[in-house]
Amino acid sequence: MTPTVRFAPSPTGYLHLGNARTALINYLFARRNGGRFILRLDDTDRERSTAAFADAILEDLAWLGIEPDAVVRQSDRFGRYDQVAEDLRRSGALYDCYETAEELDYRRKRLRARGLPPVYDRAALALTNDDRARLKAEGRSPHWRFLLPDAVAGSAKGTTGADDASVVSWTDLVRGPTSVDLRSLSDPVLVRADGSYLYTLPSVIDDIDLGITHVIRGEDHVTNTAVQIALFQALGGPVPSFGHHNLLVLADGSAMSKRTGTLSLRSLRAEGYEPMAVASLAVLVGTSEAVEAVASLDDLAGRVDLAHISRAPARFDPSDIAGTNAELVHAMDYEAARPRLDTLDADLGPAFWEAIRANLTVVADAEAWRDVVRGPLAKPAGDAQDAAFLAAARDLLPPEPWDAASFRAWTQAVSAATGKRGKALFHPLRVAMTGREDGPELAKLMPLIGFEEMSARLS
Ligand SMILES: Nc1ncnc2c1ncn2[C@@H]1O[C@H](COP(=O)(O)OP(=O)(O)OP(=O)(O)O)[C@@H](O)[C@H]1O
Repeated sequence: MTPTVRFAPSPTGYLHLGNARTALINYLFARRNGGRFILRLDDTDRERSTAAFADAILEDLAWLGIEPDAVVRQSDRFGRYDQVAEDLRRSGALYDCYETAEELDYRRKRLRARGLPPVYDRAALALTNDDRARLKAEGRSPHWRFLLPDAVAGSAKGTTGADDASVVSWTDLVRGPTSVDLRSLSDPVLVRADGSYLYTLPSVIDDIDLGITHVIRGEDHVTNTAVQIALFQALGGPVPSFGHHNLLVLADGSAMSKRTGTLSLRSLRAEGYEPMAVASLAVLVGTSEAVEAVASLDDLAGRVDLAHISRAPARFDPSDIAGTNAELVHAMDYEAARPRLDTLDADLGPAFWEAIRANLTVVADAEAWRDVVRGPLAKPAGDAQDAAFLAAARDLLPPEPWDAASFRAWTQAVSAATGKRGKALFHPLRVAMTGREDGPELAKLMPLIGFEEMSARLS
């Protein structure tokens, strides 16, 4: 069977770096195993999901270099969910409950006060048809819970004693052997009173229908997985393999959320960061691999083994991104940079790129160096002694054409004429030539600036 994975965000905000981790780990897994990557838009929440966020997700993934093999929208599949829910109702696996949120809350509090886990007591299973008629006459509509397997044999919730059917175990691709005792959980609500679906049922139906072989996602879903395995079994679907990787958190341990917009892929892109810098960090932080800038997704695919992902949260320090990005920019060749320089109107040719790239953090920093090369520069307020020195240097400028050796020949002549050497020689020349204290090699800048501008700046 072709390995098939999916990334399933809700289109309720812009993807953040943590979402990118999950998307990339899935995508790279598919790439490594000759498999398929499906983007599933979990847009069952009609109030919060928007078409604009869905489009933005596709765009942000494309920016990272991820092209899904298929895109599926849950909102197109309600008919299918209704049909499966009906089958589950008929088999008794989905049962109707009429408690209000307040009633449930009260029961949970009472259980906690007695030191018991706040698990739903399945009172609704005892309802008669007369009870149902009365509750409906009161204006209540039912929500629907999935009967977790420990009761399949007829035992009531809360019964003590070992019951293997209630312990769900799987070999997690990241965490190794994992088990969850379903008795510690309430029967999950799959369908709300207004008929809308919670995450669980559509997700499992889609995983079966789309032939998902590996569900790889953040460890926020470990408990869901136990419930979902029970549901896969109730629906007679093949149970996929599961892997839960650690979540990416900020340095202070706080989470990322689409709601807050922290570290959205959009904002990182707007700040000019390279997609591969973002992808490298999103994937490598919190693994046993070295965290460094990796040049391509293929290269990155070779470095992520699910078994090498750490169990501890992956702490991300936003200040790391500038350094990682700079590593990529410094190694970028002119042909790769060219389209970007074009957009910035900063394409002054390969010699310009060679001269400046080691001084850039993001490609867009090239704009500032374009202005330095093109001029005119604001005149720094220099003292009279400097002015005399610079005028002497100007008068010694060799005639063009200039090449990489011209600067050396010129500064040797200036040194011989003025007696200045080292910093006393180069620092005032740099400030006059570029208006800055540091930057690219002057020998490379000089031919780019040209005779006319150089003369003006030294005057
Ligand atoms: N901080 C994180 N690090 C790694 N993966 C994450 C992180 N946050 C979410 N994910 C993963 O991203 C996928 C999409 O999840 P989802 O759309 O619920 O995103 P979310 O940011 O958690 O949601 P929201 O903020 O909208 O509640 C899930 O597989 C989830 O495990």
